[in-house]
Amino acid sequence: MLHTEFASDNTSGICPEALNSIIEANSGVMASYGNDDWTRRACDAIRDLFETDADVFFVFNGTAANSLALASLCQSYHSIVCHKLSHVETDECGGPEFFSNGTKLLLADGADGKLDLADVARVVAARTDIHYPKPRAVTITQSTEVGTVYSLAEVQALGAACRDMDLSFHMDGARFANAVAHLQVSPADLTWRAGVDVLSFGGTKMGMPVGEAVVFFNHDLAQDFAYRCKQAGQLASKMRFLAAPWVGMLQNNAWQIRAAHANAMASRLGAALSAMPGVALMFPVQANAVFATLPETTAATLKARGWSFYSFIGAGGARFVCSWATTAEQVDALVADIRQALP
Ligand SMILES: Cc1ncc(COP(=O)(O)O)c(C=O)c1O
Ligand SMILES: C[C@H](O)[C@H](N)C(=O)O
Repeated sequence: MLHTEFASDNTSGICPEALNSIIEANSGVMASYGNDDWTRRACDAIRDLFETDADVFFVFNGTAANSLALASLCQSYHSIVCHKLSHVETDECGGPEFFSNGTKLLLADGADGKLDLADVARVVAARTDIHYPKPRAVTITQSTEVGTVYSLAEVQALGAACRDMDLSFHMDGARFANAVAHLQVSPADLTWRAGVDVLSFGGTKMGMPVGEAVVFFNHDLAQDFAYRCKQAGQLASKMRFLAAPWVGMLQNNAWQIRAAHANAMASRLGAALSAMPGVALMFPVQANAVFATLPETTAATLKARGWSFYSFIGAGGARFVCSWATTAEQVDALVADIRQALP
């Protein structure tokens, strides 16, 4: 059956390395609520990956990871600066505001879905009076909602600015694996060494069935986070099955092999689309997503033929997302159908 699914990396199955670990963890009885050996191993694997003694917590999805991480940075009278296209603003149904008891998201801009340093400073300085929620944190998405990647220097500059403005720095890393695969830099350099205080480390999109890790590089901010997870219904009783895939994905560098493949499929698709008349790439293809403007009739024809892709993300256009499971043949079949559907 033709694979027509390019809506999201969330539609892929479980990659073998994650599944094999779950099967291996499924033996006998084990302590619950994270007191098992698999959770310990997964936390240690993440600490080894980031080369630092981070506090690690596992939650069920990215909205919880982002909302609870941001809530741990702010009081209800604070505000958080984010990009106007950020997931926390557009696709978390008010989760960050809810779980922080009212922290306000302040929208800033920047090209290619990336926060512009000057615009962050503008937003932070715009209001300093008592009547306005005090800026307390900045959040960026790496890789971004539009398939771009902050360079190491850009993250470092934002980290330095946060330090200078006494702001905490959060990274929505739902697709952090894809950003590392693109940049080929160390996870430590791209996070805590650049000033990131807490990372929502995406597992679901990299090939796990479910699960994200919240990685605190700033121990003070992790205080009582376990209670925040429990109260939000994010403490898994059978934690070993949330943790085991991390062991499988982080060993033998599977997380990067799989992410690099997804990125390569997106690059393959982007290269083909950029050569098509009437089709234009909206953003550089740097991770595993391609955003393109298509002739209206083309998009409708593709949907009618069963192709699945979103048109509501970011700045519009058609979003095609490749995952660890996407094959070159599937990309080429999509390209052929797009070409055939052009006016
Ligand atoms: C940039 C980004 N952040 C976070 C998430 C997490 O969302 P969810 O709650 O659907 O796992 C997603 C989508 O899955 C996303 O695309
Ligand atoms: C948009 C949706 O929430 C999901 N984060 C995705 O990228 O497919």
